[in-house]
Amino acid sequence: MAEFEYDLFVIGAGSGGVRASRIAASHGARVAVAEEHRVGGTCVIRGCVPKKLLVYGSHFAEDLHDAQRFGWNMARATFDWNILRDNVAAEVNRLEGLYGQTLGNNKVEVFRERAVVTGPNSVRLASGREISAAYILIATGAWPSVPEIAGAGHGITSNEVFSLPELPKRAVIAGGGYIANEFAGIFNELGVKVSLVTHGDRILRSYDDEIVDRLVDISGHKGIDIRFNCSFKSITKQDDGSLVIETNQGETIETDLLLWAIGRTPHSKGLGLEDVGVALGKDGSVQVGDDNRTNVPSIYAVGDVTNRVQLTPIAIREGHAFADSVFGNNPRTVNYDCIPTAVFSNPPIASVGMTEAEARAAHPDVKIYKSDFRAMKNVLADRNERALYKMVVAGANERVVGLHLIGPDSGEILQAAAIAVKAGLTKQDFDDTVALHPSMSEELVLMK
Ligand SMILES: Cc1cc2nc3c(=O)[nH]c(=O)nc-3n(C[C@H](O)[C@H](O)[C@H](O)COP(=O)(O)OP(=O)(O)OC[C@H]3O[C@@H](n4cnc5c(N)ncnc54)[C@H](O)[C@@H]3O)c2cc1C
Ligand SMILES: NC(=O)c1ccc[n+]([C@@H]2O[C@H](COP(=O)([O-])OP(=O)(O)OC[C@H]3O[C@@H](n4cnc5c(N)ncnc54)[C@H](O)[C@@H]3O)[C@@H](O)[C@H]2O)c1
Repeated sequence: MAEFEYDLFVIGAGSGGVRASRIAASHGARVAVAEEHRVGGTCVIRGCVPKKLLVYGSHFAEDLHDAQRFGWNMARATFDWNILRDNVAAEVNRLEGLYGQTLGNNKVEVFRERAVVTGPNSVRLASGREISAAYILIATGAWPSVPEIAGAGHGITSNEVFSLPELPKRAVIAGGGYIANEFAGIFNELGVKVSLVTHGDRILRSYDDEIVDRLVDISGHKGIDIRFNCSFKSITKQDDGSLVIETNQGETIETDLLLWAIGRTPHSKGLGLEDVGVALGKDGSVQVGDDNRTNVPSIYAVGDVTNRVQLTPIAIREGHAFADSVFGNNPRTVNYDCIPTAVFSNPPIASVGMTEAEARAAHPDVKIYKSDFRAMKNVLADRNERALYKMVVAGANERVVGLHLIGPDSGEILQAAAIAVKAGLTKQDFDDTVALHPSMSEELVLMK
């Protein structure tokens, strides 16, 4: 590989690119990575991490309220968005520094500029420098979609939402997926009047219907206005800066902020991939095999840009598998079965395996076990909000093929239970495990 300046050139220092760079370098490869925005990528800079911190920050609204039932008598609590926003931004800066350090410690050269592909073994940096590499890894992630309707540019996306100069009084969130539900919860807790507007008749389509129904119900009680089968015709900005949205239902919605959360498109445009013959899907996704290789043998791709599963742990695993396969003499692929996921809505949803509908379509004998309960903390707080745990089992031995939770801390609870589902354990195995009392997770071994 000495004929090339690097053994590997990675485009994009996000979840997938950083992991691939670090592991390839640890296998002895000479690695460089280009990043046009900030090292760490979407998850660290404007995704999972700042989002989760805002979820924590906003939830204090309910916690402080409920605390009174536990004997805490506080002076009127006040909230300052600038403090939360700036502290979150400082934490993101700290993490960005750590990611840069990790790359440096592993002798990965970082070019803080845009790169495009110019050949099967060459890339060009924004500064004009041409670099050759034996292998190129595309790890450029995805980009928030914005529809092509009049005035769409008056809305913002998740790219901008973490640095709002001030909190709006009213917000309309377009979409019914992860980002829409997470920000509906965050904004609502922070006192913003939220409308979640979705063009379909359901939200969170990949999740179990009953669990989603519970979220819709609780969100409604918390004051989030969810509008189904509603799409936008136009958006106009008024003199006072507020927006008027005209919908297909013939009504108008006035708001101070519009957040587009309608999906993320693979970030492959203008990368030069078509020119070197890399096959792209209709959605712009880089087409790869199980080995993450494109149809051009020296070019690979991992993470959101391939639009397989847009989650950080998956991008990381794909990047790791790529580096081990190509540079570590250890060819391996990622197993996509039983990926645990969570929506950090309020309350959160967490899920692994098949929904009830998926299981019924795949297996002749499916049985459902449930626990519909009020968390002990919510009972004393006089908060009328019920959790729902649902176990989907299949076959004579009642193998657990799906587990679906909505309730406080459900993401924390599901991760451990996902090991059991992935391992193929049965309802009896759950029943044989002694409950840890008192806890919410004990419901997992007490389901009827
Ligand atoms: C608001 C939000 C919340 C999320 N929350 C979660 C969550 O809770 N859990 C979860 O698992 N996932 C979450 N995700 C998804 C997660 O962030 C992504 O799946 C993950 O970051 C994908 O990693 P990646 O390496 O494919 O791409 P990214 O992390 O997006 O990295 C791609 C990098 O490439 C850079 N780049 C692009 N083009 C070029 C170029 N030509 N030259 C140089 N650099 C370039 C970009 O600037 C970016 O830094 C969230 C996403 C968003 C938007
Ligand atoms: N907690 C997490 O793990 C997490 C959090 C945020 C994002 N993510 C990842 O990022 C991806 C992108 O998130 P997202 O929320 O933007 O997308 P999403 O795919 O989760 O949801 C998009 C939603 O927008 C709706 N929609 C599509 N076009 C529309 C339109 N023109 N008008 C109104 N609604 C429309 C869809 O029906 C869907 O409900 C997710 O799919 C997920 O993989 C994960």
